[in-house]
Amino acid sequence: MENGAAPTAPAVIVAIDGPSGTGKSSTSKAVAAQLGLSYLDTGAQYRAITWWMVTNGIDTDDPHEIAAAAGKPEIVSGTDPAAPTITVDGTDVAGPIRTQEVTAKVSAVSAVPEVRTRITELQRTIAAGAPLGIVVEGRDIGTTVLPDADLKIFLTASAEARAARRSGELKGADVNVTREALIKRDAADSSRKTSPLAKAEDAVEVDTTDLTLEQVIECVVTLVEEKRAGK
Ligand SMILES: Nc1ncnc2c1ncn2[C@@H]1O[C@H](COP(=O)(O)OP(=O)(O)O)[C@@H](O)[C@H]1O
Ligand SMILES: Nc1ccn([C@@H]2O[C@H](COP(=O)(O)OP(=O)(O)O)[C@@H](O)[C@H]2O)c(=O)n1
Repeated sequence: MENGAAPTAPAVIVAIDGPSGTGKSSTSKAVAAQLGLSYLDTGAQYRAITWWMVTNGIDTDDPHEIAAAAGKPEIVSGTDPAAPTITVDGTDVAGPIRTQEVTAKVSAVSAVPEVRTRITELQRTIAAGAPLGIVVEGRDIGTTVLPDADLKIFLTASAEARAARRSGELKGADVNVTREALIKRDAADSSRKTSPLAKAEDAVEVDTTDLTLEQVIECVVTLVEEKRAGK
């Protein structure tokens, strides 16, 4: 190095996909924080556009109406893993995007090709602009959004474990109702035509059913470090 500065590692792109409750958000945030990378929650972006549709009286059972409105909201994601943010037209929607109503409607909205094209473009721009690299979590990151990612992880867990984790978060929620809602959403996300929830051929699958969150984080950090070391 001419000026004696330490060489910087090239930006690393990590894609983490999987169904609901497998630990994508918790793992991705922690891995990004530990490795000094940016973090992007793509589910929050689909929830944000769904929130906008609901708030603006768009019929979420009508794909044509959704498609016609898909370009209207401006969605901005903050990518600091210690404090991720999401705004729509300047309004902080971190809370409202987690309501049961948005959760029930997000699969229908995110299945519309015009919605996916718009959000995918946004995701690629954010990933390309992350100075040291980024951990991006979702459903189609390894298959469609960032097919050239340096590392692809596909998280799984039993429906029982996932429902127990989710109902632990939603205070007072019946675990059986949560389990059924989760299975229904997975089925819709996996069966849609455009960019369904799927494991990329070259993704490493990690079953988190019997692992603690700390074990999953350690596993992914090790895989990133091995990639960086060229192993
Ligand atoms: N391996 C694990 N063991 C136990 N609980 C976990 C594990 N991974 C995540 N959790 C918990 O499960 C819940 C859902 O995790 P989250 O990261 O939001 O999943 P996803 O983003 O895949 O929907 C959170 O409360 C989280 O703390
Ligand atoms: N890359 C992505 C991420 C999320 N989504 C959609 O957005 C929804 C919400 O994603 P999420 O990650 O917030 O869901 P949770 O697993 O956190 O409940 C999913 O059920 C999908 O319908 C998608 O289609 N593609």
